[in-house]
Amino acid sequence: MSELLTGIGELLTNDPERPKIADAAVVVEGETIAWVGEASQAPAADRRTFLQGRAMLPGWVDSHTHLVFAGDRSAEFGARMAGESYAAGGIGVTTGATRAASDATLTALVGDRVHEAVKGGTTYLETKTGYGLTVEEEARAARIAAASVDEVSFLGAHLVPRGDDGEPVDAEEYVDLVCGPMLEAVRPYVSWADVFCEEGAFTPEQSRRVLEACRDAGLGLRVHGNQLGESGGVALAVELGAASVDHVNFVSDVDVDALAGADTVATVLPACDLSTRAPLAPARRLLDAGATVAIASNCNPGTSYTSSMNFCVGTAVLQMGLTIVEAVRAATWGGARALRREVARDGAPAVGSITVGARADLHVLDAPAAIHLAYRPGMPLTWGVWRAGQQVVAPVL
Ligand SMILES: N=CN[C@@H](CCC(=O)O)C(=O)O
Ligand SMILES: [Zn+2]
Repeated sequence: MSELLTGIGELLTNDPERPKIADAAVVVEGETIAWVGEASQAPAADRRTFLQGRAMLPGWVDSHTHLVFAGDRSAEFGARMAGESYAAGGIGVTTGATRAASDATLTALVGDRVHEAVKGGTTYLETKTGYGLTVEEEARAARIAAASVDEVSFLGAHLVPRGDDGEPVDAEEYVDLVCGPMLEAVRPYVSWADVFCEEGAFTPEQSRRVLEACRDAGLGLRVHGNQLGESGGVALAVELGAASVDHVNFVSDVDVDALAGADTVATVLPACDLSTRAPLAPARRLLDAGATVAIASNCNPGTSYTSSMNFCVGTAVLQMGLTIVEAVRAATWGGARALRREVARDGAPAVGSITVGARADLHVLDAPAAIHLAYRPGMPLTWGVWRAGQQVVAPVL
């Protein structure tokens, strides 16, 4: 069964040969894209959908979220808006609430969050463990995540947890646990390892231990780095060949040069920067230096309680100095690159671009051009979403 989507006012493809096409059409055959070009040249198909001049982009690839959690931290957010600063310790509050939730509750919460993301145009999604922090709880989070999202990262090294006496347990002993029994317990469910390399969380040496053990177990690497200061996370990520280093708010010229010369993607998290009143990550500087930049939502209860990639992309244009084409590319192809999914892998088609052979993940806006994401911030512009060739969001008429 093939479907011709035509009447596309503006098509953003991420194809370097043809990044933008006016008056375009796309043919979907099964779960992949079979043809892309000008509407006047389009071949016939079994079905024809006329999009009345609306813009089409690849579905968002959200490469950084923390969806497996229970509880509420709005009071902490309110205190921050009144002048408090963000600290890693808040993770412990969510850990308590998450441990207390049943499997059914957590599964339903994750399902609702995935549904919300898809309604906002997200078609490929990563999420992390990291609010369990015991062998059993991390394994449970990984199992629940694996049933609901495309890629799961093991973030046992999110925070050194507190013991029964209310004090943080010994950090080195906790790292031993993460590298040993915890890694073994989550291994069936995860393909990535992540670590929070930051003051108040894990030192570069502890982070290195975790990342090396996970790499030896066959996991790809990602790092939360340079969020609260120059933590050494960027240098470590580049040295170990991590696929992505995320946050990157506080980077030196040396960090920027290292990212420019590396395969490690710099993932910026604009909604998190606003919610923590942090200096915005220097996405413009990173792009100008030649680094690959991704944009992700970092949806989590502490620093960024939104999965709206429309909002993140609009903010990247309004506040970070990216053009709309750069921002859309970072939130689609960039996210895919951060997950090493911008090319076909293990027989599965590439994601993050509208090119022949890629997975048919399509996001249609109720607007004639993608720039409306920044021009009309906060408006519900997602009109239709196709995931692997199936329409999963349709307009309410
Ligand atoms: N920075 C570390 N982890 C999350 C926040 C987690 C939390 O505060 O609950 C982040 O990516 O921002
Ligand atoms: Zn995060």
